[in-house]
Order: sequence, then structure tokens, then C-alpha cells
Amino acid sequence: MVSEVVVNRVVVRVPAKINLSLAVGARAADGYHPLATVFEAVSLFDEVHAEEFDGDGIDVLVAGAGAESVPTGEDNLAVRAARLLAERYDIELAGLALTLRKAIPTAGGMAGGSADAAGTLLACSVLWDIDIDADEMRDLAAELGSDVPFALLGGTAIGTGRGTELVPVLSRGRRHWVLVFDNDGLSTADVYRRYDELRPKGSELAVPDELMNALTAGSVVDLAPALRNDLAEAAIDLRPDLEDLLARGVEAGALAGMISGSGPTCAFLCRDESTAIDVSGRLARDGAGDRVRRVVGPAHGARLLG
Ligand SMILES: C[C@@](CO)(OP(=O)(O)O)[C@H](O)COP(=O)(O)OP(=O)(O)OC[C@H]1O[C@@H](n2ccc(N)nc2=O)[C@H](O)[C@@H]1O
Ligand SMILES: Nc1ncnc2c1ncn2[C@@H]1O[C@H](COP(=O)(O)OP(=O)(O)O)[C@@H](O)[C@H]1O
Repeated sequence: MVSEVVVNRVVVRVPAKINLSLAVGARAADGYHPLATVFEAVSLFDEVHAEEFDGDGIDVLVAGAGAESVPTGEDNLAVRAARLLAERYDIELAGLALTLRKAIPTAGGMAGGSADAAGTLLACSVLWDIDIDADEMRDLAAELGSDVPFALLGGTAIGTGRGTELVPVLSRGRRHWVLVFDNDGLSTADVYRRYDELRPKGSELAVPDELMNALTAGSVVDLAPALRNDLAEAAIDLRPDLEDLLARGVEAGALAGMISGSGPTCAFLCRDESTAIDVSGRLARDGAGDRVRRVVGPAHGARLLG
């Protein structure tokens, strides 16, 4: 009989994000686009459970929403995060079991894979008792993906560079969002590629003043017209039905609807909680069914549970 004794276990909760504003410049020589974005973490969380066992290698179990579309081998972002951390801190990687409890859609434009990478960095640094500071953790996160540093930080933040240079934004109040997931994900790389075809020169890299003012004032009414997503045109070009969904959310009572990041998730900003309940009910009845979620922003970044 093989004995696999659990010697330690850490659980981390990590948020999804939306981009309140996403300005995209022209593709640079490294293949990435310079961004000026405002990230907002929302109350939709993946959980990463990390355990050591007497054994070998990394075991991955994925549970929850869309689990079947998440790879469980070396290309899983959580596995890549664990291996990167172990390599940089000379940890001898014996048995590591990672369980990912997913609520964030995969390839949904909400940084679901990035959240798991960020959660794994935090979980394994605690599990392996590594003396790592926030800057070192941020640098490892940026190696794993452009959205990973923000998943660690959470809240509301301006992102520049590839999206990895972050400055927290002080905002007032809470924002109520209704999300509508899509059953089929969109590849981020494909959406950026389509963006290049539609706008080879990119667009002006700026965060709108109106958006920053609305966040400072805590006014969702002023925020709604200031929301911006340069990738929306490319995402809608790849998924024309999204345009109709965006219009239906506004007809149902949302202040504004936008594509989340590279899509295909649509996010609807609502005046308050009761409007969000109403809008989510209407969209669910109107065909979106169990693909509708109500969330609140801003939410905290990667955090240890228990
Ligand atoms: C669009 C955004 C907006 O926050 O998020 P999602 O919608 O994917 O969640 C991000 O820029 C996605 O970040 P992330 O999903 O981490 O991308 P990465 O793994 O770093 O890169 C995947 C691919 O996207 C493209 N990419 C990504 C970031 C960037 N600033 N420019 C790019 O051109 C590159 O083609 C890259 O090969
Ligand atoms: N732990 C993970 N969770 C989700 N997707 C993952 C994970 N690891 C690797 N992937 C791969 O990354 C791709 C996109 O990841 P994801 O971060 O969910 O997209 P997006 O940034 O659009 O939200 C997926 O197609 C999936 O194959």
C-alpha cells in the first residue's frame, strides 16, 4: 500500500477582475501591447488548496465551473507558478497536490488562470515557508502572465506596461455588477491579433480623467459613460452575438454594459444592489440562465483562508 500522509495544507482565495478602462497601444517588438488600464477585482473567487504529500511531482485536481476545459498538466498556470517558485527558491519539489476550486470562467476575460497562478504563488510560499517580499512575489507573478500581479494585489489599480506595473487607485463606494458568462471561451492572443488587424496603429494610451473622477467621487452614474475597452471591437468581431447581449443588459436596466477584458464575459454596471438583482433576473429569464452572476467591486486580492 502506498502511504500518502498529508503534512501540511494551505488555502488561498483569489478574485476575478474586470477592466474598467482598457486602452491598448500598438503591438511592441516583444509581441505584447502596451496598456493603460484600470483593473477592478470583483467578488468572484477561485480557491487554491495546496498540500504536501509523501510522494512525487505535482497532482492537480480541478473542480467547479468549467473544470473540464482547464488543463491539469504542466501547462496549468498553477503548476507553472509552483515550479517557478520552487526553482527560484531552491525548493526540492516532492509531492505537491493542488486543488483548484473554480468559480471564474476559463478564457472568459476575467483572468481565471491568472488568479490560480497568483493564488498558487501565495499558497506555496506559505506552505514552503519561503521568506519572499511583495516585490519579489510581484516579479514572479509578472513572469507568469500580464494579469497575475493584479490578482495578487486586488482592489482597484491602474496597470501600465504589459499590465504588470500597478498603482492602487483610491475609490469610494462599491460597484454592483451583473456578469454574463459564455459557454465558449475566447483566446486572449486571438483577440489581440484581431485588434492588430482592425487597428494596426493601436489607440491613445490614457486612463480617462472622467473615469478617475467618478471613482474618486464614488459616482456609478458618472462612471458608466467613462467605461472603455479597446478590445471590445475585436471581441465582438469574433463573437457578433455579444453586441446584442450588451444591448439587452442596458434594456434590462443596467447603466452600461461592457466586454470584460478580451471577453467573452459581459459585465453590466448597475446603479445599486436592487437594480443588479433585477437586471440579473431579467437576463437569466431572457436566455442567459445559469450563466448570470451578481458581483461587487472592489474585492480583495489573493488572501490566505483560515
Ligand atoms: C486582455 C487582458 C486585460 O487585462 O486580460 P484578459 O482579458 O485576458 O483576462 C490582459 O491584457 C491579458 O493578460 P493575460 O491573459 O495575463 O495575458 P498573457 O498570458 O500575458 O499573454 C497572452 C497573450 O496575450 C497577448 N498580450 C497580452 C498582454 C498584453 N499587454 N499584450 C498582448 O499582446 C500576447 O499575444 C500574449 O501572448
Ligand atoms: N488554472 C487555470 N485556470 C484556467 N485556465 C487555465 C489554467 N491554467 C491554464 N489555463 C489555460 O489558460 C487559458 C486562458 O486562461 P484564463 O486566464 O482563464 O483566460 P482569461 O485571461 O481570458 O480569463 C485557458 O484556455 C486554459 O487552457
